Amino acid sequence: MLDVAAALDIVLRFARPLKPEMTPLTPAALGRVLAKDVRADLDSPPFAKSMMDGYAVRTADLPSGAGELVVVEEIAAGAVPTKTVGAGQATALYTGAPVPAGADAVVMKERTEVLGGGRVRVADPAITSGKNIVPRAQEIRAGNVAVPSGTVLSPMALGLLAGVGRVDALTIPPARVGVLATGNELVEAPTVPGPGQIRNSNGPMLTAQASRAGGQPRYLGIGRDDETALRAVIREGLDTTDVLLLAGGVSAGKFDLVPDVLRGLGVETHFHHVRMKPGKPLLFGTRGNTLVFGLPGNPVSALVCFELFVRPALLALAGRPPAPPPSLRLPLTAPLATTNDRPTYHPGKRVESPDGQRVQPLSWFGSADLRALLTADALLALPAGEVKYAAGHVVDVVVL
Ligand SMILES: Nc1nc2c(c(=O)[nH]1)N[C@H]1C(S)=C(S)[C@@H](COP(=O)(O)OP(=O)(O)OC[C@H]3O[C@@H](n4cnc5c(N)ncnc54)[C@H](O)[C@@H]3O)O[C@H]1N2
Ligand code: MOO
Repeated sequence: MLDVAAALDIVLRFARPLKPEMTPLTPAALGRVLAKDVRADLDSPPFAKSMMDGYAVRTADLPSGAGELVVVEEIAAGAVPTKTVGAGQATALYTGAPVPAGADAVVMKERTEVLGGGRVRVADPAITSGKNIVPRAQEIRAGNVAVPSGTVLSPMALGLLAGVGRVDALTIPPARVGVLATGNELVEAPTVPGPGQIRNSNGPMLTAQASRAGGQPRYLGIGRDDETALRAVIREGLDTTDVLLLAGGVSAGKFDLVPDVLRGLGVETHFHHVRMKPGKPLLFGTRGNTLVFGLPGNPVSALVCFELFVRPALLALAGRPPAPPPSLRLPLTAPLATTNDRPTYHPGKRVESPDGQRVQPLSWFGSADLRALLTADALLALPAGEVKYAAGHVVDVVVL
């Protein structure tokens, strides 16, 4: 049976970035990956500009930073200087205003005193050529790459893109994720379950996980354990999504129809079963560019398989570098003793302590016990066999 790392390698081999599309650069674009370099259309700043309210001066006129100058002009931000600053002269100007020709420094207002007759006294021993001036093109030169392909759109990136004149850009769209719960025993939340029935947790949970991982979820309802009905709804999912998530019906039972129905619809299975707990029956296949995950029906198994395999796949489809889920090595807050026949992902909660972050193992009854994960934000990766760790023992932790 495959181990988790080998299985994830296979998934990531098939998770290629989706086709880029032109995207308006609104907050809705946050988190998308830019698919093509964006170059600056102009120098930024487009002119040498003052960083202070004060006076543009020639440092040659101010030995030891002191001297009296004649003010020849006043320039507000948005205005353009018309006069060159000559020997013994200064221009009054404001933050953001273009620095006039001839001047090589700006003295801030607080280091000056206005005299009568259009004169100003300057006293700034620290003045040096270039002081308080942003040179033209200091931030970026016209034609150079302002925001490279592969950048994850952040508020900073959106600001910079606007600064180079862009209102749209080529980005990779979020994956369309179909979610289909399967099982004759399932009823939706508003229904009181009859004998032998249970409510469908996986549908809402997986659509929410898909959304949180940057996907665009579409809930396809509950597929019943009937080949014809299941085939129709799975076919629809395959035709309309980039990633199809099925939950339930993938293990060894007579009514676990998913693997055969998928095969019948032309899905190539790349693996079925992974050496892990929970989540052993996980199935992964593809049809064309669509990735198909047959997740085990137990809610914690479905949740863990999503975090370990589907989330990395969604991120890779969205143009992020292929990578396993984020992990940390953290000391335990309390002793932990279990015995597992497979490598096990045990729910935990990260807590701050005076010595840094630690992880608290949560009390948990197994793959059907979703309640135990209500406060979980970590999965402790435990090896197969007997585990007997003292408090403080450092464990690998997958961040949820
Ligand atoms: N003979 C074997 N039996 C089982 C094996 C095995 O290897 N040999 N594997 C076990 C493991 S491990 C798991 S996990 C489960 C997974 O089974 P399926 O993926 O086929 O899932 P179901 O049988 O349909 O459901 C399992 C369990 O989860 C409940 N469930 C299903 N869907 C939902 C939902 N949407 N919301 C809430 N709960 C759901 C379902 O009622 C079952 O109790 O198989 C073991 N068996
Ligand atoms: O692997 Mo199953 O997912 O133990 O519960």
